[in-house]
Amino acid sequence: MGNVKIKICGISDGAAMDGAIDAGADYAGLVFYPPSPRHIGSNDAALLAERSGPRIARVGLFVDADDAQIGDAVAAGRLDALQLHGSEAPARAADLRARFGLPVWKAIAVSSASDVKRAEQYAGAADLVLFDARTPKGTLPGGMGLSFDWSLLRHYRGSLPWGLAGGITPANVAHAIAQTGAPLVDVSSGVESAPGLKDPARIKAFVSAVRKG
Ligand SMILES: O=C(O)c1ccccc1NCC(=O)[C@H](O)[C@H](O)COP(=O)(O)O
Repeated sequence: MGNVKIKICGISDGAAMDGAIDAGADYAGLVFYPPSPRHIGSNDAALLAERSGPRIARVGLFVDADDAQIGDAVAAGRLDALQLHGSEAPARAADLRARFGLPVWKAIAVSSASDVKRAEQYAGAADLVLFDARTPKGTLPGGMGLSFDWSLLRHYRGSLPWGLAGGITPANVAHAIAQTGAPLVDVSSGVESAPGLKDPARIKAFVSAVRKG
């Protein structure tokens, strides 16, 4: 599983950023969504960009954000990609891709086979779809440590590059990849010691579990 890409989402401090880079993760997710315990503002985004430089790609995460909010984050965090984790339609994904000239990842909330099919609507509009667990109404739309039935992706043959998120941990990631064939995995709560607090040892264990397969 050495070629599976890894994103550590919700990095909000220097120790977590260093942990992701040292472990060999491919992407660092920066959350720009105030209700999240992982939310960062422009100052912290700039510090994290300065600290990480070109050693890891920074993916900015937004939930139905407006252009001004996204523009501030892109500039401060020197973002390499945008992850849309709200109810953004394909036209909005395409518009943001054109406006900022960055790859767009669209999260798809999954609880049934029809949700998986919905990803195709983003062909031509997004660059990657990220299948994540559908969370209960009134809670965060991601980062809840909840998983979905991975067998829904067993025969997945979409036209877009894709990734798997939701309730993945160092202990179950090898099984998740074996069951779905995911070319990219994304983790947040599974490498934390408390909500919003990344644990470098758990990040290392997660990356090792993926690389060893
Ligand atoms: O992480 C958050 O706090 C968050 C808040 C709002 C929308 C999305 C959020 N995270 C998205 C991610 O990419 C997470 O890595 C993904 O949902 C998996 O989270 P977890 O189940 O905790 O590993």
